[in-house]
Amino acid sequence: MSEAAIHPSAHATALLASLDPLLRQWLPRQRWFAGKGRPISALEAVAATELLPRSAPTGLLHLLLRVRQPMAPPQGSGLDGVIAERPTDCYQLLIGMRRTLPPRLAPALIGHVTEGPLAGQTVYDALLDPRLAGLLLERLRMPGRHGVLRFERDMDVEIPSGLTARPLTCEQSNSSLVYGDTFILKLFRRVQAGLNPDLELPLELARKGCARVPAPAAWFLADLASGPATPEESCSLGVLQPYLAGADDGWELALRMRDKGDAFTGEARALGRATAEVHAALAAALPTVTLGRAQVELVADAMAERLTVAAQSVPALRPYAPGLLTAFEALADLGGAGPAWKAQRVHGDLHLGQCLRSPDGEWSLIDFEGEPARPLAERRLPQPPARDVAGMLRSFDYAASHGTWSPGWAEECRAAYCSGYAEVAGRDPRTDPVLLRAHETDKAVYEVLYEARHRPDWLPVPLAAVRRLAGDGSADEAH
Ligand SMILES: Nc1ncnc2c1ncn2[C@@H]1O[C@H](COP(=O)(O)OP(=O)(O)O)[C@@H](O)[C@H]1O
Ligand SMILES: O=P(O)(O)O[C@H]1O[C@H](CO)[C@@H](O[C@H]2O[C@H](CO)[C@@H](O)[C@H](O)[C@H]2O)[C@H](O)[C@H]1O
Repeated sequence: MSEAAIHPSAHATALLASLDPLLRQWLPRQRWFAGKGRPISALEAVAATELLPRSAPTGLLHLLLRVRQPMAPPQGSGLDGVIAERPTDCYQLLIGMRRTLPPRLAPALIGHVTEGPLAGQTVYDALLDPRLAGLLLERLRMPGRHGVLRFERDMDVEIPSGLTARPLTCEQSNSSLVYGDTFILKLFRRVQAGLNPDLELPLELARKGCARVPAPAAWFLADLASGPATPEESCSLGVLQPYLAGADDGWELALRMRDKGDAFTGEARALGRATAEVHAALAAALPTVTLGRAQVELVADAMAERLTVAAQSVPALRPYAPGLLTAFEALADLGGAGPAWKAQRVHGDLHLGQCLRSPDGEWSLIDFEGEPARPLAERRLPQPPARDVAGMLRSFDYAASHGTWSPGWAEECRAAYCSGYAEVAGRDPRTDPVLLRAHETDKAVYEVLYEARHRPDWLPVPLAAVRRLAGDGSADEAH
């Protein structure tokens, strides 16, 4: 979010000052807070919108706030004792306000405000209050503006009023509310200026008639520039989509079938077909580019750079870095144009958990946000479709690593997935092994970093793949 263009009102600044000490305690405890483990040096208001006034018995405050956190310099950088500041993150918060909190809302408590304009209010996480979650749905049903917030919807989709809201309790990077098993509203937590691909791509796919992705029914954004906002200056905040009730998550389903000894190859093939259908629709909806030698080299350089950064953070990766680098060098050496070098918009973080199988057996893809840690502009660049294919291949490897390591299971699923993909795309991803290996390597490196940060117990899974991809034959025994 460009800081220069944003001038928070005095009102927003005063409201945040009132909440500041409470939010400093509460934010680091939230699953979606990216800056865990580092102190907060400052909270700054970006915008504050009272969707329900605090004078009402129950108020609802929409808050966008910037979090400043110091960052220790990398070990061995020679900068010991120098405290740099990590790039600031901007978060979306929905805060309920009441004089007293009923016991049923106790788990939502943020705290009691003692000073400033909100003094005397008890503030809490509004998403856990069905009344306030319901109000948000009402707001989405009515297009229009409210302060900096802009609500939009597809008027051809009926959104009934009064649907009962419940928060989704699964592990997720954002926060979602399910309304009456009919719609799901995803509220982006860490927000950046520009169109979020998780809104942009489902809208484009719906425009192309692609039924593999739930079509946005309503969405809302913040216009933070002082003048008329261009799409690049607006900030996507949330998207309401049909809820696929009773759908199976691909990860859970794969593990279940594997544990029962049932083949997953039929599903893997269907997933390959679904991925290729989505790729075809994205290529038809949005610009594609043919990558020349220089651009392929840039792609390979970026992969090598990500490897360097990951190896700095995760020492266990370092011995394999030279072997992994050969995958990126081979990519750069290939250069040249050909069908494999078409770049287009892709999912960006495709894995089994992003695939839902409806009770009728059809697969849908969700969560087009891309890898959350990357800048939005980078996530919206055209990329080789091999990126998504590699993501799914890695996911079969993850599922095969769960419990007893079954390399044969992963191999069968990988082959079935690629065959399914080829049935629709007309080209088997395995026809381009250098491209695929580079993307699988890049993904495995990302996963090493992801697991080291979020789930250290899972680190051996991508590390085993790293050993294999780096050409260390002992990898399979290491599982
Ligand atoms: N349209 C949908 N229908 C049913 N369940 C959904 C739908 N969209 C998301 N979900 C569920 O919500 C979970 C979180 O959604 P996701 O978009 O992956 O959020 P996040 O990016 O915050 O991790 C998914 O794993 C899935 O179980
Ligand atoms: O679903 P998110 O957008 O939050 O994606 C992140 O978390 C995923 C884990 O939940 C992570 O996926 C990795 O673990 C999966 C098994 O849990 C596995 O199927 C994937 O292949 C593996 O990459 C994803 O990388 C991360 O961005």
